[in-house]
Amino acid sequence: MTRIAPCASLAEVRLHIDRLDRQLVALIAERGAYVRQAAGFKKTVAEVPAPQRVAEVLARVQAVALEAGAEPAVVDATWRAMIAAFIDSEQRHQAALHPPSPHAH
Ligand SMILES: O=C(O)C(=O)C[C@]1(C(=O)O)C=C[C@@H](O)C=C1
Repeated sequence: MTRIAPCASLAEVRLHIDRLDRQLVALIAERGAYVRQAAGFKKTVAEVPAPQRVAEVLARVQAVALEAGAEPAVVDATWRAMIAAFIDSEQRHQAALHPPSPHAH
């Protein structure tokens, strides 16, 4: 685990939190770019949610949380919320890439 700096004030704690949030947002941007590529491999909006894959990701991040000393409940809640938002974003992206045909009735 990363060595944690003991802080002398709440302001110092918050500087570390702000620094880590910048890194986390950069990682979310990178993850999002790959999620958008996933949309290109799916033919319909209905194909976007992949519950089996979501279950695998949630199980894997629980194992990583244990290794890293992260609180499992925090990691689980964060990943569930993040993947729900990515599914929403991927569905919008998929619909823009492959608009349903006007003749498909
Ligand atoms: O793995 C995929 O198929 C993805 O589109 C990525 C991702 C994810 O954010 O991890 C998003 C949507 C699916 O429900 C499964 C997983």
